[in-house]
Amino acid sequence: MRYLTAGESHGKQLTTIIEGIPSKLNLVKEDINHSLIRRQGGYGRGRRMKIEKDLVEIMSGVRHGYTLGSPVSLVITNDDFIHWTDIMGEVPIDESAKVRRQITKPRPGHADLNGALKYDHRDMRNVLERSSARETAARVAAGAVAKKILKEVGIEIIGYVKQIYQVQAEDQHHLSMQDKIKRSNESPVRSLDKKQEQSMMDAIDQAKKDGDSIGGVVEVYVEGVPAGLGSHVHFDRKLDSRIAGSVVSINAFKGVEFGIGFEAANKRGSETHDEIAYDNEKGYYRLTNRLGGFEGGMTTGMPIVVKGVMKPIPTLYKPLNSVDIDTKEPFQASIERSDSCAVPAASVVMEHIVAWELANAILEQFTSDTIDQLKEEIEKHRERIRQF
Ligand SMILES: Cc1cc2nc3c(=O)[nH]c(=O)nc-3n(C[C@H](O)[C@H](O)[C@H](O)COP(=O)(O)O)c2cc1C
Ligand SMILES: C=C(O[C@@H]1CC(C(=O)O)=C[C@@H](OP(=O)(O)O)[C@H]1O)C(=O)O
Repeated sequence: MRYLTAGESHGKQLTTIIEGIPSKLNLVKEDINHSLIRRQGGYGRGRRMKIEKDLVEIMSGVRHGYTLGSPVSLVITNDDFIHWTDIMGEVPIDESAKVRRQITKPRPGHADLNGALKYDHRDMRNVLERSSARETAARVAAGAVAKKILKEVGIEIIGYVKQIYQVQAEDQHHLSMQDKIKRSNESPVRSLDKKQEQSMMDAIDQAKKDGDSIGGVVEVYVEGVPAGLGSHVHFDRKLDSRIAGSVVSINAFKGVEFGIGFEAANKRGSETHDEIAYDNEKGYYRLTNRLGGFEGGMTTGMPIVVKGVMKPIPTLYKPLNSVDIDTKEPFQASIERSDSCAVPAASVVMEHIVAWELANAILEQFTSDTIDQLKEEIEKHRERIRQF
């Protein structure tokens, strides 16, 4: 399976084209809209999210509620575009108007300057419109389709917030999957730890009041994954590395951890590795899950636990020093609107990005022209490893 996205933040629409989905997967737009609505929410977002009402239109590849096996194309309209038709329209405008509207002041921490240098854009709007995390709506749409495939084969996935700025949530791995999903969806900051919810919101309020921004840590938890997805035989087939690359591709994500992650540096082998046990009913299993469900680039059959760290949003109300690319004079960047913290929203993005990588690995590994074929193959695989 593969997908492409297209679209600018204030352009007409976002487009996602997915190729390689098995036929006969039940898919209706409500499945995708549910994910899009979740991504839009979360405490700390700016005014833009009040303008947009992300709803998808399925443009091809689905008939009477089922996929055909042909490419599925999805469209999300940008409601804000009507306010930006002259700035973002495709028709040429006169040179003086163009120059007047040029953005020449790069924001530290955003793609503005590097993109301008690389693509030779004197108007940095040509960079920031595409580098905006608006694009993550298109990726969540693809991930929502991936989640449907995972569900068909008994895999459930949820993303939630582990930390906002210096406020850390306690581990809630003991909760059932259904409770994790429920709590994450009910919480304004998408945290499973109710005790820390208010402190997280306070941290966001304080950052906003100070004209500043904050980041945090997101965790994605996956249950029902069979052992043996991915491969040890070649570097680019290691599933943990594919997930890691994909997580860091999310705007503002700067690091990834599986299980205890960086904490392993402080531990001995005996405190790190997950001892192996066997049970007639469930087959091989681990006494702990410190490594977060991966060994040798393959799933162990234990839940996947992966974290991503998001840096603070780069656009600040409090000015940062930068240089105007026309005048070469220093200036202090200041803006009209931005999110102060997008970690809760990003937890939904990361969930869908991990879902995509897992579904993709499954479709690569098992015969899957139709969804029934895939289900049969996975069941055979589960049975084989149970009896191994
Ligand atoms: C859901 C989400 C919302 C974001 N909102 C903003 C925002 O309002 N303002 C901003 O400057 N950056 C925002 N970002 C982060 C920037 O898009 C990101 O920092 C930028 O593209 C540069 O890429 P890099 O940080 O990965 O290097 C957001 C990121 C995510 C995931
Ligand atoms: C539009 C979304 O997020 C945007 C991501 C973003 C950025 O620079 O990444 C900047 C802001 O956009 P604007 O230019 O309208 O102020 C956010 O609102 C979205 O998530 O749908």
